[in-house]
Amino acid sequence: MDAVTQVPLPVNEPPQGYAPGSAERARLEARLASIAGEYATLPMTVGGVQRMGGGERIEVEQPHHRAAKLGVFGNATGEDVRLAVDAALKAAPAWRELSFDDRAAIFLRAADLLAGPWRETLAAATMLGQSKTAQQAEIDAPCELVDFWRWNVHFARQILEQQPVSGPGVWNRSDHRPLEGFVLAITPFNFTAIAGNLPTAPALMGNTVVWKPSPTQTLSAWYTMRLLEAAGLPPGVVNLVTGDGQALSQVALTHPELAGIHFTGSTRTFQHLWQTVGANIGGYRAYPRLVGETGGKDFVVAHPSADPAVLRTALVRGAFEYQGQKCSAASRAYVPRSLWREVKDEFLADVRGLTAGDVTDFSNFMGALIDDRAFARNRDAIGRARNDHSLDIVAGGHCDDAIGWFVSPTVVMVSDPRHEIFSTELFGPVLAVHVYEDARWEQTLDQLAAVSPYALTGAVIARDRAAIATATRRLRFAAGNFYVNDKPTGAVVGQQPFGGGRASGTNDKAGSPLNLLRWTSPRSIKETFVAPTYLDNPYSPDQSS
Ligand SMILES: NC(=O)c1ccc[n+]([C@@H]2O[C@H](COP(=O)([O-])OP(=O)(O)OC[C@H]3O[C@@H](n4cnc5c(N)ncnc54)[C@H](O)[C@@H]3O)[C@@H](O)[C@H]2O)c1
Ligand SMILES: N[C@@H](CCC=O)C(=O)O
Repeated sequence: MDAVTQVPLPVNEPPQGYAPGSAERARLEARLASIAGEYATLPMTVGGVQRMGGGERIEVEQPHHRAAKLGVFGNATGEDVRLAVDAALKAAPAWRELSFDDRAAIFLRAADLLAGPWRETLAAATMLGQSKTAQQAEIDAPCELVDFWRWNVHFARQILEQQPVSGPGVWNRSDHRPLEGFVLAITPFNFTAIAGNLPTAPALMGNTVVWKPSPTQTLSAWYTMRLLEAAGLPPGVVNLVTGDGQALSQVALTHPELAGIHFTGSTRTFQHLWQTVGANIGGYRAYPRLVGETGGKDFVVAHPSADPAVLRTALVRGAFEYQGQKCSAASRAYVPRSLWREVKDEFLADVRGLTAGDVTDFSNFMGALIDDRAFARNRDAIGRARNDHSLDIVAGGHCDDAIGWFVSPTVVMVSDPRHEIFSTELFGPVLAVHVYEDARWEQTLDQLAAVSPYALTGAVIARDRAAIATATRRLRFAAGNFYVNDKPTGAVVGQQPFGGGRASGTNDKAGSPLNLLRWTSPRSIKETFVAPTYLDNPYSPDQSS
């Protein structure tokens, strides 16, 4: 079809409330029961064919109920990865020949399926496999993933419409080609939406993909793959490889056809990927595009003029929703002495009142940490804090792995703002608080910007407009997502494009045109209607040199 079409205008998917007695809660509870009662076999998907990874068998557990197993997958071997790369390369010519509208329709259909009949399936898998409460699963998958799919189509269309001007007698065009080769998407455990977006954003732009989700997100990744197939994604466009990534690193990272890496996860893993690509840089057909959104040490800084209730809410929700396992979660706070006196008791009472437990009990505010590694990292940090006489644990500090990987919401008072707790990412429910003298507002801003290598999210809480302006200016490079009088979490696709700088990533803003541009390699086409036929004419004003 030659028509120049308009894509549907995206609207953010509204979250459901799951109030007691609501129809949506009944539907979700039914799906939770059925998924918890199954023991799923979770194969890879290579060229549209499901096959178990050939290596060690790994069980998926419910983090809040370790004894409850949800299914099993196989760690991918080198041979498994080779087959996945071959399948992606084989599918590439037909996929890039398909029109943009045909590709876009598949992802728009996936979005509508997820907003509709698949909603409870992905939400329940995310709750059980990643220990999210119903509210936290709801804003992840369905809502954020639906948003990624709808908004990416809208932004991609805008990119295709960006065309150069043409002088007299000439027609200039931009051909937004996909990259040559395959894109490797390596995704984190904490957001089903991020895991679903990373392979599909390059695919929308015409690329084929090898996708390796986190082992602890395998259940919801497997359902995402089934949903994409139900939406009509052709075999081989996205190839799901299960496991820990060791074989992937050995085979796919050094493959000559590696066209790009779309990564979200820890800074350390991204640096390993980048180093491997750097060491092999002469071995690729083209320079691989490296896009990585990584760790954070996200802050909340309050001015003496701050509204105490706004500060308390930003701290409690920003630090402890999803057990502090959002890359955007507040893990350090700076509060002026005058305000701390006012908010301290109520804030600590709020924190001590937060409930953690099985996420199928809808009254719980939190679930468990994702796995033994996350539990050990946070337990050890709390242990170090307990033995450090310069630190004072004033709430929480309890760790219990008997049933699940539970760490209670913890607040640590720290007098020295240079302490390593202000620069090390723990990725758990541990908030370090520094109380500063009111007169040191500007020094506090400068110090907090310098102490951490990260620059992902941050928030200022203030009523004084000049203070807001000062913080916005002085913290310009301290966060890629900056919030005024709000928590530093909860960016919405299309509204607050997400990503950070410094050690927090390449800041290509997932779910935005900037990100989609990384998956294209534009070709400029110039067509001259009446071409010159002379070799040299000194009086002809020919612009082309
Ligand atoms: N900036 C963002 O947008 C953002 C969003 C979500 C999470 N994060 C970050 O992600 C981290 C938490 O996620 P995680 O624990 O899943 O991160 P991680 O780095 O441990 O794992 C991320 C992915 O990399 C894979 N991986 C690990 N080692 C590998 C290797 N050697 N070769 C190939 N693949 C390998 C993992 O299996 C997983 O799929 C935190 O640091 C958090 O801040 C950042
Ligand atoms: N959209 C989420 C992304 C968090 C990443 O882990 C937020 O802004 O909280």
